[in-house]
Amino acid sequence: MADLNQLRHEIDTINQQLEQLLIQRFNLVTEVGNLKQTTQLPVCDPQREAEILAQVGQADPSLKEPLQQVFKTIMAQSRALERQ
Ligand SMILES: O=C(O)C(=O)C[C@]1(C(=O)O)C=C[C@@H](O)C=C1
Repeated sequence: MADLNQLRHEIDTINQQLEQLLIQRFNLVTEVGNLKQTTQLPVCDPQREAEILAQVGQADPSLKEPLQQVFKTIMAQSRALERQ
């Protein structure tokens, strides 16, 4: 069995990868927000969010619930960024 330090090292590596991906996503969302402001589209698009949530969890259905919670939080933060 891997020891605690080894497991935490792997978690730290994944945290760094997640952070980089989230930065990329938030940057794209900011662009979407600017586009929506110019074209006077509403920030919130419930249909798009439902489509994203329907995809989430397909790779591992046993983790669907926690994955959906994470993505709901990501999209809520994305909406907040778009409104800044
Ligand atoms: O795709 C959009 O229209 C976005 O604004 C991005 C995003 C997202 O985070 O994926 C955020 C807010 C919308 O409600 C839908 C999706």
